[in-house]
Amino acid sequence: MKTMSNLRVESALCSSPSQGPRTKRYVKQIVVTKLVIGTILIGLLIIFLLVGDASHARNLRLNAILDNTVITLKLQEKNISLEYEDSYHPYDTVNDPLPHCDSLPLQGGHNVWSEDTGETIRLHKHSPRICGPKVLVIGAMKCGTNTLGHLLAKHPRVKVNSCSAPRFVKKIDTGCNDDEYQGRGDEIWEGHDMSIHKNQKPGEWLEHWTRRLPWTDGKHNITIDKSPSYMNTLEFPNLTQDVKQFLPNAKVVMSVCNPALRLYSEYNHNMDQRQDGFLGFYRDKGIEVPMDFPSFVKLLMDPPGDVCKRLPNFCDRNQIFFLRKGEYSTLLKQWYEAFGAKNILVVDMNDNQRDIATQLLDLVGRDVLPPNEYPWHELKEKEIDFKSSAANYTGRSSAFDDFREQIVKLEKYYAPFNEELAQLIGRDFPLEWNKRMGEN
Ligand SMILES: Nc1ncnc2c1ncn2[C@@H]1O[C@H](COP(=O)(O)OS(=O)(=O)O)[C@@H](OP(=O)(O)O)[C@H]1O
Repeated sequence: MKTMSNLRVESALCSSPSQGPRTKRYVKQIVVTKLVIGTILIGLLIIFLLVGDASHARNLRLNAILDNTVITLKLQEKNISLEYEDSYHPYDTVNDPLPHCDSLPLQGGHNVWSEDTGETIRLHKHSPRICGPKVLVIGAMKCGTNTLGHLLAKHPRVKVNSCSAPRFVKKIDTGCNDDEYQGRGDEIWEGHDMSIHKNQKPGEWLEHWTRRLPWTDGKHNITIDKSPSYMNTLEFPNLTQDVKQFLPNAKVVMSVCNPALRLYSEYNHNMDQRQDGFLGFYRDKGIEVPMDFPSFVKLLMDPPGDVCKRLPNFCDRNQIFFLRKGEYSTLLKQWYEAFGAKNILVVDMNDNQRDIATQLLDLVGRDVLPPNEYPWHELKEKEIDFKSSAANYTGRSSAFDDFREQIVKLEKYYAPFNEELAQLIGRDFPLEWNKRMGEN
């Protein structure tokens, strides 16, 4: 079924510049300009023939470049011809539309900002496109995705999905958004473009997304995108199909961690960083807000009977938003179906950093990210940085001691999904998260 947003996207992808009154005016303007240039060239030739020796002018060739068009006046023996070639551009986006990446349409403008040169590049007006991200770090939220993204972004050929230039430089539009979606240079920017923004702003998300991407070509450098919401295929059921449509050759990476402790970390993150929105989700429905972790777990796993009867959607959504984010095997199935195992990497953040970085380079390809350019000396042997910046939260390592009943209950809930995950990825480390169950 075609949704409204699909239709918009298709029309953006297929729109042709050869339609509409604006295009007619444009064609007229080009024809007139070409005639003027042609006349000037012929005039120059006549002057040349008059003042020069015609016998030297048997194979004359004069070039002029106007508005991405090469105009050539040729004199071969006695034949004079005027040729127009419409494809002049340093990045030939008409004949060679960024062949090394999954390119995306740039609506509403023709400029992109190059971080490399610090200049605005003007793209061919008929087909402005930009390379989409090659690697998606899709989650899992609170499982070290920032560390994972930075390990990848350390490679000098990797650029993050944010444009650091201001919107205008010397009055020239750089193409960078400078609104709420603007990124911050090298900082990893959580775009959530194909999940949250596509759902909330179906008419704008694509332009906002593409206008924030840096200029890469997929051969000499690549773009990456870290958006932990991409892993939640229960909340965004069409997401993997969308990603497949826009970025069919993407590589997909995620870090996973003990899902019971992940939930504990997310609860503290929400209470610390977005308490109003988080508690508002409950308050708006007349439900007592979960001011501590035990009441949060109770609302997720054992809500008062009348709540689910009265608000069945709420109970489903509450679980999808929080509890079921730890059912990694359920969430990943769609990604495996869409992209296949060879394009997916599930990382254990307890692995040695060098091993993680090696796996990342292998996944993307050593031709694109040469290992000899990676700053290996900057890596720590192991980085488990569970320190949190939250005010009233000392980190997840105390969760089992402080909230044993809830953590045990959660670990039991997640155990079958952990087993399924271990099978799916062919590694044993998810089974470690089930070990404590035997002790209780
Ligand atoms: N290497 C490594 N291995 C495992 N865990 C790590 C690692 N580095 C950071 N962390 C912990 O991950 C938590 C932050 O996760 P994210 O970066 O994914 O956060 S976020 O989803 O972008 O908000 C955050 O957890 P909390 O301490 O519970 O907040 C970090 O301590």
